[in-house]
Amino acid sequence: MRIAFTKMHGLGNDFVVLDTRENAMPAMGADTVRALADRTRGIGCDQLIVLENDAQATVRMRIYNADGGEVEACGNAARAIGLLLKERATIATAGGLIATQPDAKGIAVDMGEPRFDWDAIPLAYPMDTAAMPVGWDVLERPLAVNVGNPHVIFFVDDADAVPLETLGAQIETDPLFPDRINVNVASVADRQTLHLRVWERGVGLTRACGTGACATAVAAMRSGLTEREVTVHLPGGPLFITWGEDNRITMTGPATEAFRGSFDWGDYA
Ligand SMILES: N[C@H](CCC[C@H](N)C(=O)O)C(=O)O
Repeated sequence: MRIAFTKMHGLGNDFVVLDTRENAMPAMGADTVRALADRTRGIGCDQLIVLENDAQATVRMRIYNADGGEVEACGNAARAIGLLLKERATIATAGGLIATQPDAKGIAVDMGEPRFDWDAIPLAYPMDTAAMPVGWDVLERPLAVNVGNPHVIFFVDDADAVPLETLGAQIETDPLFPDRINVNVASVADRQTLHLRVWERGVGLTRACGTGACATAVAAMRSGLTEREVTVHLPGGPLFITWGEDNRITMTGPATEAFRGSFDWGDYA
C-alpha cells in the first residue's frame, strides 16, 4: 500500500505528516513510528503527525515522538497543520482543543490555558511547581508547567553553557516525572526576550519546541521575570508568545512545507 506524506517543520523541529482523512491507513504501531522517524533508514523526523477526521474540530492531530510514544501536544506541528489547512482551523489533540489562523508572522495558535498543579504536570508527589526543591548537577529549583504536555523549566545565566545533551536524558526519565518530561533551559535577556534550549521527551535535543516556548514563557511571566508578551529565541529561530488576561497562551511563528513523497507501508510496518 503506497502512503503519501508531507515533510514539514517549524523552525527546524521537523515532522512527517500523514493525512488519513480521505485515505485510510493501517493502525500506527510504535515500531512503525520509530522506523519512519529514523534519520538513516527512514524518512526522518522529530515527530510523526497523523491527521484524522473529527466530529468537533476541523481535524484531529495525533502526535508520535521519534521514540514511538504517542503524546498530547506539539506546538510547532500545530502551526504546520495550520499552514496546510490555510484558513482558520480548530485542531483536536489529546492535550485539548487548539485553534490556528494565518498571521503576518506565519501561523498564530491559541494553545489554551496552562496548568500548574503538581498532579496536572504530573509529578510523582506534591510540590510547589513555582519553585521545586530539586536539582540535577548545575540545574536546580525549576518550575513545572503543563501546556497540554509536561514541561520542567530551568532559568540559568547562560543556557548555551549547560550540558543539556547529558542532563536532558537524566531529567527526562527521573521518577519525579511519571509521564517523563520535556526539559527546558532558558536565559532571560530582558523583560521581552528569552533564549531557550529544549531536550524533548521521546526525541532529545531539537531545533525548536513550540510547547517548550509556551511553557517557558509562562514560567518566566509567572515568576515576574518578563512581561506577558515575549520573543523566545530557540536554536532554529524565534517564536512570539503571549499569555493573555483570559489565561490563554498564543504562540505565533513560521511553518514550512519542505517536500512531499510516498512510501510503501510494507517497508515500515
Ligand atoms: N516531545 C514533546 C512533543 C512535541 C513537542 C514539540 N515538538 C513542540 O513543538 O511542542 C512531548 O513529548 O511532549
